[in-house]
Amino acid sequence: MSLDTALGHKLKKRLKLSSLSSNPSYKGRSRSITQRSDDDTNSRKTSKTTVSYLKKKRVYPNKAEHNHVNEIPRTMWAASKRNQRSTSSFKTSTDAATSVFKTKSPRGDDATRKSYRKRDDLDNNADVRRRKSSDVQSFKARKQAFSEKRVVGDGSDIQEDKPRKRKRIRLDPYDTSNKRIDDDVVLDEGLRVKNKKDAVKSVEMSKNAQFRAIQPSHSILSYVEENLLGRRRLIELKKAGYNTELPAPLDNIPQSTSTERERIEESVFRNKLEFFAAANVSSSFPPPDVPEIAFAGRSNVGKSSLLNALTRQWGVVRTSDKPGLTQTINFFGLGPKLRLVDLPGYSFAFAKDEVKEAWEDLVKEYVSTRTSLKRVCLLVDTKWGMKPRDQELINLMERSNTKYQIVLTKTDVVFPMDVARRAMQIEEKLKANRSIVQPLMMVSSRSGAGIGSLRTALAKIAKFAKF
Ligand SMILES: Nc1nc2c(ncn2[C@@H]2O[C@H](COP(=O)(O)OP(=O)(O)OP(=O)(O)O)[C@@H](O)[C@H]2O)c(=O)[nH]1
Ligand SMILES: [Mg+2]
Repeated sequence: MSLDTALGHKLKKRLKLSSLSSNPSYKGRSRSITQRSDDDTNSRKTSKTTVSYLKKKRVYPNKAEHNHVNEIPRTMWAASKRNQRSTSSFKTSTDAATSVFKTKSPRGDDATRKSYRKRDDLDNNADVRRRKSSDVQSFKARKQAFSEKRVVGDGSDIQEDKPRKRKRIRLDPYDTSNKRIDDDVVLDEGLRVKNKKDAVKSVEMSKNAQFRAIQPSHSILSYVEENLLGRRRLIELKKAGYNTELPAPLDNIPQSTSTERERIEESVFRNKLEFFAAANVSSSFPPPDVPEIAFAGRSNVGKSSLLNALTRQWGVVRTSDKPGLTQTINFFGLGPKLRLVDLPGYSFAFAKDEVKEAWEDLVKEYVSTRTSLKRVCLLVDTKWGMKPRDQELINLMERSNTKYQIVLTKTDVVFPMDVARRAMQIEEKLKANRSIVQPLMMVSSRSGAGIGSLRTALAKIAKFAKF
């Protein structure tokens, strides 16, 4: 047999088989086989299905006990289930449509699937909207029915919709144990407190506004600018020729690299600053035989720092950012002709109230009775201005004819305009005072601004003091 004929024979065989499987008559033949096998229960030459069926029959020999489903051959039962499932999946029209879209997409690519999904989403949204509108309509209808019921309905309906009667609680105005009355009182107090707070806030606000409205005089403004007072940028100081590497650079001559105190213009301040005595009671004050300049002010205002800055001897007087470091009256000798006195600060100090009161009493006693005291430098923080305690001390000094001079400190913290405003504000406030020494001084121990001017003003005391 040639190769062609063998191949042709094989092909023919395959075609015959396929035609047999697709031929309904062939199917019928197979069915007839199974039927025959059903009928012929004793035959051993039956198909596999028939065998299993026979086995089942043996388990349940009594036909009356037989379940109806068990009588159906397994293959047929499975097929029927499959049919059921397939029909149930086409229950709704939308499902059917989607399935059609899925199976019969004209292009079958991603884009089409996406567009179909979009269409589905739109449909869903429309459904939601329809449902919502129907909900709204039903709510409106219910509302209308309810109102009609109340107006037109019979008596029973009206009774049903009547608002419940509120229980009236009689309040006894004289019974203070009544909780509701107590509540009212608390509420009123709370309101009052809130109003008070608001009022205080508005006063604070107006104070701030008042400060902003101050128009400093031309002389003060020019003094602030000439002495580079106020917050300045380093580049500005460098451009002006100051060496910003030095401590308190503005207290140096421009272009200078020297930190020597020998360069200080006032000879008295070139002397070495030496600790002389400390006193926490008036009995331990040193004898009043040398003119004294005292530095007073609130805690943390910068008294001790100013002493160091004036003498350019950093670290002789201890300073701290914690208020209340200086707790005694400290006397420092500056040559034979002058003493600088560092007073403990008042107000904001981390100390017990009774201790603070003792310091204040000591300061007051020193300021009002010390015969050798030639000047009190009352230091005021430029940012915060004068406080009631400062005013108290001023009043005391006025009463005891003690000469005092206001010194604004930490000017480097605020803008130049605010330095000028604060100076103007305090000058205006103390214009009528008799013991005050003009002019008001403005300094910064950090930048060194205004220190030279204060030195000049204080050096005159040592020069002209009569003893
Ligand atoms: N920015 C700035 N800070 C300053 C200036 N002077 C002092 N300080 C700082 O302020 C803080 C308090 O300074 P002190 O000199 O200890 O103040 P005091 O008034 O002696 O304080 P008490 O001894 O507590 O009364 C320190 O941290 C200083 O560095 C200043 O001119 N500018
Ligand atoms: Mg101090």
